[in-house]
Amino acid sequence: MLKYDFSFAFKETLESGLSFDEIFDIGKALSANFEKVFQPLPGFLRILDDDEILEEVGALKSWLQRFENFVVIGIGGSALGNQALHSSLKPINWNSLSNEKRGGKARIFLLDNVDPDLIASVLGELDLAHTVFNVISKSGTTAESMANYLVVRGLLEKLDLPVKEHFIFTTDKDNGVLRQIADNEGVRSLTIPDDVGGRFSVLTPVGLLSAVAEGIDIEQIYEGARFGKERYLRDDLKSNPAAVCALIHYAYLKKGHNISVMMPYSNRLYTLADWYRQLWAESLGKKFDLSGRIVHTGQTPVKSLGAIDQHSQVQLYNEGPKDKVVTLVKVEDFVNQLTIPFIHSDIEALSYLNGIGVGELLNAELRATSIALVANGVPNMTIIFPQIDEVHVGEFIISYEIQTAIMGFLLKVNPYDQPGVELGKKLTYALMGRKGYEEIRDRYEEKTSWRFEL
Ligand SMILES: O=P(O)(O)OC[C@H]1O[C@](O)(CO)[C@@H](O)[C@@H]1O
Repeated sequence: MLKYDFSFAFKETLESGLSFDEIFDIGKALSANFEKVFQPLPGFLRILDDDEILEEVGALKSWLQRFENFVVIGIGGSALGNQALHSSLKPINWNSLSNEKRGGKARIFLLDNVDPDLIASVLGELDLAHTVFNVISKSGTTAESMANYLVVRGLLEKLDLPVKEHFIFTTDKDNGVLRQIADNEGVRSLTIPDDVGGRFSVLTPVGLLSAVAEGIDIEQIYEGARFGKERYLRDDLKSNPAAVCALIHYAYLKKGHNISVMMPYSNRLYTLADWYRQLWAESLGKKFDLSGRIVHTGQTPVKSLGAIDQHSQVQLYNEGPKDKVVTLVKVEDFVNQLTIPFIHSDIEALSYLNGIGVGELLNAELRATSIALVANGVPNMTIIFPQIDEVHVGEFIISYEIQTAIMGFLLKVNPYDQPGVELGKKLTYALMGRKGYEEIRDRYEEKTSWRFEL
C-alpha cells in the first residue's frame, strides 16, 4: 500500500499554509457529490471490473515470445504509460541484457517522435526479422504514429519480411486508418475501449501488451489498481489520499500555486512523472468550464528528478515565485542495496558517508529537500513506495487517474477531452498539404505572415 505524508502541506508546518479544516470545507461540495464524480463509472475504472483485458492480452504471450524486440509506435497517451511501466518495472539495463539473461523476453523500444535521428538510432539497433512493432493509436490517424508506421513498413517490405507478421495494432474498434488496414489486410489487432481516453489507457491493451512482452506481471498491476479503486473511491475524504491530494492542489491553485511539481527520488519512477504530466495537463488545462464560461484554468505539471534537480531546479522552487506545490516520491526499499565502502578514513569530510547505504543517502536528501521547501514556505507532500513493484505501480496509476477526475470536478471542467490540441493537429495537416485542410491553412496564413527572423 502506498503511504502519504501530507504534513508539509498544512499550516501546522507552513506559515501561510492551509488548515486541515479549510481544505475539508472546500471539500464539502466534493463530499456531497463524490459518487456523482464517478457516475457513470469512467472507463478507466470500469475496465478493472473483470478480467477481459488481462485475458485478451495474456493470450498473446506465447506469440510474443517469438520476438527478441518489441517496438511501441505511438505518442502521448499511446506511449507514455508504456514507457512508465517499462522504466519502473524492469531493471535499468534491461535492453542491454542478452536474450538468454532476459529469459527470452523482449527488449522494449519506443518510436514516439518523428525525429529522424531517433528513428535511425532505434531501427539501426534491431534485427527486424526478430522484431514486432505495436502501432498504438486510439484515433488511428495521429500524424507521428502513422509516419513511423509507414517508415517501418517500408523497411520491412524492402527486406522482404512478411509485413503482417511483424505488426500488431492497438486502436479503436471501428474508426481510423489503423482499423481499416487491420481489417483489409488481416493484421493482428487489439481494441482500445470506447470509454477510455488515451491518457487514461495505460491499463488497457495500450500499456499492457508491451508490459507482457517484457515479462511484467500485468495481473499484479491490476491487483494494485483494483486495491486503489477501493481505497481512492472512499467518500470519507479524510481516509482517501487521492482526494486529499486533489484538495491540496486545488486549494493552493486558488492561492496562485499554478505549478505542480512531481519529483521522484528514483530514476526508475521518473517516467511516471512524464505520464503524470500528460494526465494533469491535458485533463485540466482548459479554456472553458462546464457551463461554457471562459476560465483558462489548469495547473502546469513539471517533472523533476531527485537528487539531480536539487542541483538544478530546487533553487527556484525554494526561492523563486511562490507558485508551486511539490510532490516528492520516495522509495523505502530499493531492489539493490548498495553500501558505500569505508575509504579515506583519514578524511573527516567524507566520514558521514562511510558504510551507509546509497539509498539511505538518497532518502536523506529527499527529507532534506522537503524540510528546506517547507522552511521556504513551499507546500509539499511525499508519496512513499514501500518498494517498486507491479502492485504499487498499479495503485499509483489508478490513484492519479482518480485524482485527476476529482480535480476536474473541483475545477468544473471536463477532464476527458482535449480540444486545445486539435488546432495544432489540423494545421500540421494543412502545412503538409493534406486534402481537405486548405481552408484552415488559408485562414491562418494571413495571421502568420508577419516575420521577425534573425
Ligand atoms: O492515440 P492517438 O489517437 O494516436 O493520440 C495520441 C495522443 O494525441 C492526443 O490526442 C493529443 O496530444 C492525446 O490526447 C493522445 O494521447
